[in-house]
Amino acid sequence: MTITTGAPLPTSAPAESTAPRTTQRGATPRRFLMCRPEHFEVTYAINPWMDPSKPVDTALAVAQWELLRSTYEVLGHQVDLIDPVEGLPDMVYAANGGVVYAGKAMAARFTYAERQPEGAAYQAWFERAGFRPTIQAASTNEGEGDFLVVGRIILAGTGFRTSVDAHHEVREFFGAPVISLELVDPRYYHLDTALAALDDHTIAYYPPAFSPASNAILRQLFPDAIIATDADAEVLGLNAVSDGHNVVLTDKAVHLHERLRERGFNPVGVDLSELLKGGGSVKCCTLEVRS
Ligand SMILES: CN(C)C(=N)NCCC[C@H](N)C(=O)O
Repeated sequence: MTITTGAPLPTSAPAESTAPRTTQRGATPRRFLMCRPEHFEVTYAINPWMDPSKPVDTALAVAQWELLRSTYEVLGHQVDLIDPVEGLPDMVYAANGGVVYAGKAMAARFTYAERQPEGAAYQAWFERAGFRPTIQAASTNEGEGDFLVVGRIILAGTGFRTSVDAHHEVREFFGAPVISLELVDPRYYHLDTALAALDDHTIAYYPPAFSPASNAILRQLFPDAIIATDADAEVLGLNAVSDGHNVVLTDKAVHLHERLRERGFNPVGVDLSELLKGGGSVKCCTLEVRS
């Protein structure tokens, strides 16, 4: 199923795909935090996707984002909103705001000065929402951009943004096993640009984005993983949000849609072309709040 701006919104959860299935999978309701891109623009470049000389259509970004938000609601998920702050155009990428797991919250500490004030804004939201304890990370930590929960473990990216010290801090704070993975391609600067958590046991990933040692870990932990193609990765197809059955991702990642269907998932395509200009897609706009 593909949902595009201007298309009528579905009034019920998207229909099951008719493609062959290996397993019937179960969706579980989720709670997400999102930030409307009212102040979205590209005025600086802190990743290779950003080009301040290219125009951005903020109204279109808002319309595409609204469709993503309603897609989640139609799928039965709760969406909470954090107020956007003028002058913080990347705040729309809510996944970077922190990690919320087992009722505790760790707000981000951003690498670049342009995004650093976002940490306090997300911390204040976590506190108001009642997560206890809520702290701000002591080490450079870009939230769910680099920390992805897969079942009982947390996969953690490093190499461009989040530090290895932050991996230790997350392990201690949440008391969960953390597996460090090294990213090596600047286009895939956050873990969630190169790897998607699909359910408690299944991931999809793009091997060239990882160091040889990290590839060996991924092969060992997830021998049945879906492997993304260059074309899937280049449209940020792995920047996806799954509820265990429905996988919301860019409509441009056609090969990945096929692989997901074959494995019993229901790919739900959306168009976030304006937000891609900042270097993010579906997952970047979505922080999962785990109580
Ligand atoms: C999964 N997430 C959140 C991301 N991959 N984040 C997109 C961040 C984009 C921003 N311009 C930056 O470069 O920080």
